[in-house]
Amino acid sequence: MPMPKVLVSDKLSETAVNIFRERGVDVDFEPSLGKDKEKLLSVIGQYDGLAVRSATKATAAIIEAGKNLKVIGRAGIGVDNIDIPAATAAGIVVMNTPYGNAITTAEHAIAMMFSLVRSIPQASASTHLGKWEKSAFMGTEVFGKTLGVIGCGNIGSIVADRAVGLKMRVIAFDPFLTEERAIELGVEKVDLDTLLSRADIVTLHTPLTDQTRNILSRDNLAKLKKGAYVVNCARGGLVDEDALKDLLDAGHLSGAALDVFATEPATEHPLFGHPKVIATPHLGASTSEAQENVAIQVAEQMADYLTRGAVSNALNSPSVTAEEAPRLKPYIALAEKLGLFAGQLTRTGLKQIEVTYEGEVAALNLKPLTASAVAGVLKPMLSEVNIVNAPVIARERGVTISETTCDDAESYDSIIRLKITTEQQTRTVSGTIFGGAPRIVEIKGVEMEASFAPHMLYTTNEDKPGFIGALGKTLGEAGVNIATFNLGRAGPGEGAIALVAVDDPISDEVLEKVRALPHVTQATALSF
Ligand SMILES: NC(=O)c1ccc[n+]([C@@H]2O[C@H](COP(=O)([O-])OP(=O)(O)OC[C@H]3O[C@@H](n4cnc5c(N)ncnc54)[C@H](O)[C@@H]3O)[C@@H](O)[C@H]2O)c1
Ligand SMILES: O=C(O)[C@H](O)COP(=O)(O)O
Repeated sequence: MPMPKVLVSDKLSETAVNIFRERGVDVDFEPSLGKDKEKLLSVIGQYDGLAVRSATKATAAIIEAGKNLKVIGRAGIGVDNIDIPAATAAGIVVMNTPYGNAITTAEHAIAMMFSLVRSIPQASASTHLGKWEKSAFMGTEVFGKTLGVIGCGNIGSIVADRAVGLKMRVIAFDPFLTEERAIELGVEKVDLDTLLSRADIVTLHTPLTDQTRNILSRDNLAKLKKGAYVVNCARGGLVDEDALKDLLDAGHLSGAALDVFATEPATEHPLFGHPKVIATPHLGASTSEAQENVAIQVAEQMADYLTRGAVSNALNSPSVTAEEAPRLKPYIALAEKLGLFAGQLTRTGLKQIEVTYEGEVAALNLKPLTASAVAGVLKPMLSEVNIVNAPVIARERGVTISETTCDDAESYDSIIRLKITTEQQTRTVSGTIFGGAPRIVEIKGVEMEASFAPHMLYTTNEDKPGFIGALGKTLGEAGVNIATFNLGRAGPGEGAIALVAVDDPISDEVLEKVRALPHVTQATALSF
């Protein structure tokens, strides 16, 4: 297998380069390439992986040009610079490093809060000018004040913890914060309006989503207490910047500290130069400790995925550890082949995919196996389906997916059973791993033993004498070489099936001849 190759297109710590190389991944370190859209578009096709921070915009166009891309790694948290639906559709795993810069960013938010309430940047600039304006910078104590935390996840909860240490009252709005966690953090869980009416200082720590965009809208900013402060070290689109300016100018708000802006890089902004605003250029994660953490983590994760199939911290794919990956590999192949078998026979609207895991396989990480089975089922019907996007596509199309386990697999160590329900029928197919390779053990309730081959003919017929000879003769006369011939039947004289591995694809003409044979009820050419 050729060595996978990664492009680092943002300013990551160079430690990442060593880690990629140590783990068997070739790497091009081009920390300013991310800002050059055209150049990135022209080179991205050469790479299996792209490692970014926030400067590179991994747009749908970049993803489309990245024909070999398998993974995009974000050395940091926010992935709003990556088109995840486009990556998912292309089967590209998107991973981030959720904790590596959380402490650093929380510390920045606390630093911004102090800078704001004590006018430290303004006082520093004035002092440097030799003004000694001691009375111009009267500050506010944070002790006993109420900090309103919007979004109490990794960073928000560290900010809350530090603020509790500063003897502030902390209230938090986060629909996903449990009462138990709030108690553990020493914060009071409140709704948004309560937070806005009670907070002396508001600090934002949510991702930018359709729900959080403009969460500090003009109306909500106006609901803040007179004299309140706003700190934003999360994402620019969370605050209505025009409304913020108006409320600062009107004297309703005392100040704002902004590390992030709706448009970045922000080189011009209506709030720049405002006496009540302090600003930093998206520095939240910029400490050597955090940058070392995220660079190491992203390089390890991406290398492990490219060389061992391990998936961690992915936003669009189930996790697989490096230890699990080799154990899962044959079952992922089996699940996909069972799916392909069922998918190639599906003629009417798909309603349900049920996967049952019996025996040893039931103890494995099943999410990637089910995703693989679903991808197999959908592949014959849709062109752009893969293990990453298959569950999403199935859900979008209203197909129900279920997963069942059973400790016992009867005469096998492990069996995966796939049941497909369409508008008109239900079909089952089961398989196992034998000698490391996938094998079919049941079709439509009929036991059989067959390996998968690239080209196969599947027939169902009435169990009557002469059928096998007639089929062999038809294929022989058409010059089709039979590799293996597997038969099964429900019982004497009942429905029978044949699964024939052949050396070349079966043509439509041959298929018609097979369908015309006596007792044949169905014939399909399959490929795996
Ligand atoms: N300034 C920087 O350099 C910098 C550095 C790191 C992270 N960030 C940003 O900080 C933010 C928080 O990161 P994190 O690691 O804490 O993320 P996280 O996912 O751990 O936490 C986000 C929290 O927001 C909550 N949330 C989601 N929707 C919400 C809503 N509608 N209302 C209220 N709460 C909601 C979630 O429940 C979650 O608890 C992200 O936007 C991230 O991109 C910025
Ligand atoms: O989401 C993040 O991790 C931060 O916004 C940091 O962004 P940066 O890596 O571009 O500094």
